[in-house]
Amino acid sequence: MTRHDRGRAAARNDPELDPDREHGDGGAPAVLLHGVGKTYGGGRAGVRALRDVDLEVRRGEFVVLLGPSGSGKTTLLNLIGGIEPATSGTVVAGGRDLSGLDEDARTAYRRDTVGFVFQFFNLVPSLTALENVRLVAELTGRGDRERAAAALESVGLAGRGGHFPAQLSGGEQQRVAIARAIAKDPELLLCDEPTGALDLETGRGVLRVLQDLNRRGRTVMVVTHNAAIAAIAHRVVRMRDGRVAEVTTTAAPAAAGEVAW
Ligand SMILES: Nc1ncnc2c1ncn2[C@@H]1O[C@H](COP(=O)(O)OP(=O)(O)OP(=O)(O)O)[C@@H](O)[C@H]1O
Repeated sequence: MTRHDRGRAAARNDPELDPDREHGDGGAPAVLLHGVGKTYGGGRAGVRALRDVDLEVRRGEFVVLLGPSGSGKTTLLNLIGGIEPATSGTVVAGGRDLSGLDEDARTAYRRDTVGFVFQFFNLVPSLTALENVRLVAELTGRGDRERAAAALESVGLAGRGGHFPAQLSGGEQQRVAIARAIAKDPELLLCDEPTGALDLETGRGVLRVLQDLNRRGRTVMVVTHNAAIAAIAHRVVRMRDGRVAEVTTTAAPAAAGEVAW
């Protein structure tokens, strides 16, 4: 082994330093869905939100899910996030077969492995930015102040920790929500319309944060109606009528700052 090879091998242990690391590390996938179906309700009134979905997401990938309203995007994200169970098929995420987990185990999976970011930031209005970030970190048992402060800093909001949500812009509130999601350092970040309520400039700021996290090795899945966001993804999954209609790979994903809508 040459010195160069040894350097690479050492770097490989640190995802931030690995010169060869691209999206996907060739190991176990971050997410694996096989024959997944989801039906809400029963009988003739039942709604089949997902039908026979197969999908593999590699660790470190940035995946964007597009599709018309009602095509099943949010349902897919909820199944992967352990928010609700599949009706049929298997969902493996974070090395666990979620289909086999009871409610308590699914809660533990959500708490330990997944970060969620939603369109409406879901911040507690009576708590400051820092307290909002700490709240979730505390629930996960990783509630130290430094960790919360570091998460706020990583989204460019160091110094705003003492502000209440009403004192922050929409983009800043969304970045607090992302800080809250990443304070527990989740393997998998699931985002549902994270820029939906934001204008172009603030939306780009949020995408930059997501892309940055992804470049540091986190797996990111973003559900959106905004086809422009697909430019920054490694892969784009298009849903139609509860099925995966098309999966495309982007040869050279764009930088978040280049995206326009
Ligand atoms: N809790 C629920 N109870 C009953 N039906 C539901 C429920 N959640 C979703 N659905 C139905 O499942 C289908 C897929 O919904 P889903 O929210 O996953 O679609 P979507 O692609 O995310 O849509 P949108 O882009 O409008 O958010 C829709 O027909 C929806 O009405």
